Amino acid sequence: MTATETLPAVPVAEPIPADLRVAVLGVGLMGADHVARLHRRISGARVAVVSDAAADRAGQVAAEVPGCRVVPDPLAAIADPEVDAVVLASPGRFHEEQVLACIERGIPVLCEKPLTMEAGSSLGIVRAEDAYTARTGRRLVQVGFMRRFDPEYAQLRELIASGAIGEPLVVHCAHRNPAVPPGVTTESIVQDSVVHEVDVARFLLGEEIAAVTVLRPRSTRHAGEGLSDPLLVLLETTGGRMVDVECFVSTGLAYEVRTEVVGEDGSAMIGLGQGVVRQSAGPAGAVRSTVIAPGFRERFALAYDLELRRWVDAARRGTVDGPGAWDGYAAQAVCAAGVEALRTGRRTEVRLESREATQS
Ligand SMILES: NC(=O)c1ccc[n+]([C@@H]2O[C@H](COP(=O)([O-])OP(=O)(O)OC[C@H]3O[C@@H](n4cnc5c(N)ncnc54)[C@H](O)[C@@H]3O)[C@@H](O)[C@H]2O)c1
Ligand SMILES: O[C@H]1[C@H](O)[C@@H](O)[C@H](O)[C@@H](O)[C@H]1O
Repeated sequence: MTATETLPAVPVAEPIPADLRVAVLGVGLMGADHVARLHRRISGARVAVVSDAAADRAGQVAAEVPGCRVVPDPLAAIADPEVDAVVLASPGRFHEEQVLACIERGIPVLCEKPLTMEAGSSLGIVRAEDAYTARTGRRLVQVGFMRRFDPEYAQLRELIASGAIGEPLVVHCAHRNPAVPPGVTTESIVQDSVVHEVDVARFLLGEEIAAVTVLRPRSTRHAGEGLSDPLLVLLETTGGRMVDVECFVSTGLAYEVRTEVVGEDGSAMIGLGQGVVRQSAGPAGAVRSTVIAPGFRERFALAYDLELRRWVDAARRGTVDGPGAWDGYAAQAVCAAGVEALRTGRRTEVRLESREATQS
């Protein structure tokens, strides 16, 4: 089992559709952005259907895209014969049923994170997709871990792989949001926000996470009632490397996502708006200031574009070219341990099935 599985290219069994007809389910903040991207910036696909629990919202978004229909029932949208592929940006609690319906119909799905709300249901998706793959040779599920498509993260991974900073030992992460919507809980900070660092750690280091510890520093006065914010999360990998994450979701400032990898022979950092910054001796006392993005839509705009473009291209070839169901499951298993660690205050081991066992 590897943390970043390379999915096999599979032969194209059916003709490639001239334009992939996409249904976008859930057209709130992320879904509406995905519709706009597919409509304006991504070739080879068109938004044929949108579906949302809020009918007026679906109507407004569909009105922006010529030829786009509203299908109010999300499962009917997935079953629609004029839909070739699905983007899921509905709330996480609906992902399990909707992803399983896509697998059942044998159509590609890009599912926003989290894959599902619990590790067990994510594992169910891994198994359902494996069964489909055993019959057809095709993969269907991609999970919206868009940071993997961000040029800075991609370069950082290449730098590590090149050996330029030696064996990576420790990773320091900061994940700061200016604010979060009402209803966010301390557990959901782990499941909804820290989940990105969990995937980044697996992506950069190529190892699974073995154990999680969560500490609660003094909370900001801006935190909502009962919310522990910030959190400090320590992830230990199977190879003995450690990743610390400061996750602070109500800073009141801007969107800051930084990752620094410390290796045996040097260190490198991203998230400063300057590409990959390697440590070097510079002029003493030099102070450089950078502008930080107001939110994730701005910081990761290019990553979302590349994510969708690669998904469309791969779906038209009958394959998946990005984080898959296993990555979604592995991240959920770590978050489940994180939520337990939060509750008990103790270091908690991650319970992860072996990849080989799930395939047998
Ligand atoms: N990758 C990222 O950086 C990123 C950023 C934000 C959100 N997300 C993820 O995207 C998803 C959506 O988040 P959002 O911020 O856009 O939320 P949102 O609340 O803005 O939008 C969700 C939409 O789904 C609709 N909806 C409710 N029930 C539905 C159902 N059963 N089927 C279809 N639609 C339904 C709601 O009416 C709403 O319009 C979540 O999974 C979230 O974690 C990812
Ligand atoms: O749902 C959002 C989204 O995933 C963002 O990328 C992340 O920065 C936020 O913390 C989270 O709440």
